[in-house]
Parts: sequence; structure tokens; C-alpha cells
Amino acid sequence: MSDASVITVDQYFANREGFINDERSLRREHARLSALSEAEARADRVVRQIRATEAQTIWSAENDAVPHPFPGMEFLTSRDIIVKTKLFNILTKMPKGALLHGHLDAMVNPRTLLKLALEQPAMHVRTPNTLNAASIKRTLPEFSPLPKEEWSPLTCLTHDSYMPGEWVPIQKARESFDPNLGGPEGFDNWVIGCLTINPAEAYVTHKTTDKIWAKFTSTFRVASGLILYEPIWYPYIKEFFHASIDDGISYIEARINFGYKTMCNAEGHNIVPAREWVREFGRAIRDVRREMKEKGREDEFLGARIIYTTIRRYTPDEMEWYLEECLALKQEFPDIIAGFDLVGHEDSLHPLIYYIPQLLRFQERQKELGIHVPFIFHAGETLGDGTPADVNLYDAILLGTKRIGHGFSLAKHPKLMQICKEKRIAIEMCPISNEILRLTSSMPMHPLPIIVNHGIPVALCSDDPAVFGNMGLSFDYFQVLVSSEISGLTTLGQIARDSLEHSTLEGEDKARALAVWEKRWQDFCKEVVALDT
Ligand SMILES: O=c1[nH]cnc2c1ncn2[C@@H]1O[C@H](CO)[C@@H](O)[C@H]1O
Repeated sequence: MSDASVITVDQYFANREGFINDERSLRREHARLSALSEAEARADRVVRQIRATEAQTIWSAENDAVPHPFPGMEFLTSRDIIVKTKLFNILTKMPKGALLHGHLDAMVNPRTLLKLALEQPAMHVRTPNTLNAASIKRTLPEFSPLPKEEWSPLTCLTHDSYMPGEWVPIQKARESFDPNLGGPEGFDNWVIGCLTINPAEAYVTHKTTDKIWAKFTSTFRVASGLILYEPIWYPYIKEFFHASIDDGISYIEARINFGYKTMCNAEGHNIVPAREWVREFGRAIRDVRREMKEKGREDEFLGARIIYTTIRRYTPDEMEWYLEECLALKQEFPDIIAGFDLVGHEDSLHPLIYYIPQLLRFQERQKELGIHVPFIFHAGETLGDGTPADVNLYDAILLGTKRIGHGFSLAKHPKLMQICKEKRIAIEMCPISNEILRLTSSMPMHPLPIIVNHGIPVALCSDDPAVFGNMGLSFDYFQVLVSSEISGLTTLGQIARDSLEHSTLEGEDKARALAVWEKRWQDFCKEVVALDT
């Protein structure tokens, strides 16, 4: 045995504290811990206290509806419990900073989307087979606005006389929906079920990543027929902004899928090109900013941008077309186009390496044109270890990605972790999305604490909240807060600050966004402290 000098118990504890603190100092919020305002320090303690209490009173208690509750458990099973907690209620008021990873076609509450569609006389619906009690569970509606001359005289989707493939006006289809299938309410529930993932699907019938992705992609097919229609597009985007503002989000970088190339105009003709989609997005930004200003709340919404996306399914030649379109949009709307990304199931579609010549050419073209469109790539949204989806992380970084979407498998890569930390490549982590899409069974198994403990910047994101039910960012913040003993309100504050810090905002715009957020943050901490007195 070595001749280690004997130390006292006090010395041991001092060493121990230093040792733990030394490792914790890697975390992004560490520097602030010694400089917290009084309100921040107290709010952090209040939140820890409430979390500890609710861990006992709520998450360890017998619950008839949920047999074995625990903090950070499956979101779809525990959502009803979460919304009743004091902790969640607090988080709904937290200023969240930026939402940096959300797919526009899954950002609005599906009931609100359906309501918008029911107001449109041109909107029609059809099914590929007859609907009955046996078939309704596996039948997807297809929606489309039709030109007036093609409006259908049919009135019922569920009548014996209905021939699969025939269009029926949506409002009529709803009113006349078979009472045996629930009547109009049954119609709503059927459509909503096709736009969302329910707990039985996520946790029983579609429990693998491949099966749940099949269900997941079907929700986008259904939604696209409703959203890609000019009279819906604009109010849809406004609704997204307003709901985000209500949840404390003050700036947004939304991913829009331009794969479809055109949407339907008011007359029901599918001819509206991407530049009009972007123009309308810009109009929604301006209008919501004006509305907020009129209410004296202009600091609560600083704007939004678009990350141009298309699906990683196309041939390299087709991809070149989309890359060129992205550059043209950037030239026309320099303040709105924020970056470029490829979306879709990484495990089954093309990896980044498939498009290297096109992606490099894209960068060269930017030099020629004197513009900058950063890559903001999805990468590593997988359970794979060395699979093409996992290896996407290397290509994303080599191609100079500004942030990484998901980066679920990043924790397996020591070198890449180091690079993300040094180069401040923020990870847009989407914990609830990852859990529902079956990359993790619950929050305690999610890699987010690994990334946070290494001091890599994280932006917390909701990904596709209309499909998952995690509207806003409060749910994702909640799941992170209850599944760590290290993380507290101060950690969440750092994540919110980092979302603005790693956005594509620059210069004065970024400084203003951070300053406004900081003020709101201090006010919020005071509100939390007031709960305790
Ligand atoms: O988490 C995700 N990873 C990759 N692709 C996604 C994710 N969420 C949505 N999409 C994809 O984005 C398109 C809609 O804008 C859809 O095609 C959907 O598959």
C-alpha cells in the first residue's frame, strides 16, 4: 500500500466539495452561480423546494390513472399530471428566449388548425376506403382545397353511397359524419387522431423507432393538405406566433419544409411558389409585432426567421434545385432566411455524405453571391453507433454547421463533444420528441445531462408540438428540470440565454434580445420568490 497521508474527516469533505465543484465548473451556468442576483438565488431555492415536495406528493404517490408515476416519465402518460403541478405552472411564466428547432407544419394546436380549415368553403376531404367502425382506425383523411368549379355536391363521407376517392366539402363531411362513429365530434376526434401521436401508439402499438416514425410521417401528410393553402397559411403562422408568445418565447427560427414547391392559392389552384410563402411569413411577423406594440408588449416578440428545409429523400440533382431556391430566397428575403437544413428520418433516408458535392457547391455559390446561409443540420437523431445517421455528426461539423438539430448520439463521440464545446456549436435538444419517437424510454435515460455537464451549449426545443402535445417550451423545460438534481432554475435560465446567444441574431439585434430577456428573467425570478412568502 502506498504511504498516503492520513487526512481528517473535515479535510476529506473539503476535498470532496472541491472535487465535485471542479467538475461542475464545466457547466455553462457555473460562472453565473457566484454572481446571481438575490432574486435569482432565492428563486432557484424555491423551485428546488417545490420540486422536492412534488417528487413526494405527486410523483411517488399512488395514482389510479397512472400506476407508477415518476419525475420525467413518459410524457404522453403523465401530461395530465404535469399540467396540475405547481412547478409546471411556474415554468409557463418563464421567459424562454428563442425557439430554435420547430417544424412549422407541426406548431399549431391541431384543434385550432381544424377550426381554421372548417371556416374554408373550398376545403374538401376524401378517404381511400369506406369508413366504418372497423376501418376508421387505419384510415387517413386527405385534405385539399378545390377550385370553385370542382366543388363537390356530395354531402357525406360515411354514407353507403360514398365511393372511395370522392371529395366531400369538409364542413358537410363533419356535419353528416355517421352517428355510430361519433357524429361531428367523432369526425373531429378522427382527424385529431390522425394529426397526433397518442400514448397507446407511442408506448404499445408502435413502440420501435421505425414504427413510430411511420405514424409520425403520416401526421404530416394529413396536415399538409390543410396548411398549404394561402387563406390558412397566414392565420396559421400568426396563431403559432401568438401561442409561442403566450408561453414566454420571444424569438423564433422555424424550419419550413419547401419540398412541396407550391401551395394552393385562395382559388384552390396549386401554384403559389415558395417566395410567396416567405412573403406571407414576413407579413405575419410584421402584423404580430404591430399587435404586440399596440398592447405595449413589444418586448415580448422580437421576430422570427425561417430555416429553409427539404427532405433528405431527393436525388442529388433535385437537392441542387432546392439549394438554389434557398439562395434565391435568401437574396430576396435576407432578414428572414436564416439557414439551410435537411429533414426526415435520418435512420432510413439519405445521410449528409450523399449530398457532399451539392452542399460544397452551395457554399461556393454563397461566396459568388456575397451572401451567407449557414447550415443548421439535423444530425445524430438516432440510437445508432457508427450508423450513417450517427456518422452524420462528423459531416455536419465538417460542413461547418452553426448548431446541431437533436445530436442525440453526440454523447458517444468524445472528440465531437470537445469540438462542440470549443466552437460553441449549440445542440438543439428536443427531449420530449426523442422520448415519443422512442430514442429514450424516459427523461432519466436522455443524454441531455451529459451534454449540459460537458458545458456544451444547449437550446431546448419542442420539435413538433402539434403532434406530441408539448405546445410551447414549458413541457420540455419541465421534463428537464424534474429529472436532474443538479439542474435548477439557474440552469434553465442559462439554456434560455443560450438559445438567444446561439440564434442567427447578430450585433445589436442580439444584444437587444439578450438585454430584454435579462430584464424579463429578473422580473420572473422575483415572481417566483413572491410565491414563497
Ligand atoms: O425530429 C425530426 N427529425 C427529422 N425530421 C423531422 C423531425 N420532425 C419533423 N421532421 C420532418 O419535417 C417535415 C415537416 O416539416 C416532415 O417531413 C417531418 O418528417
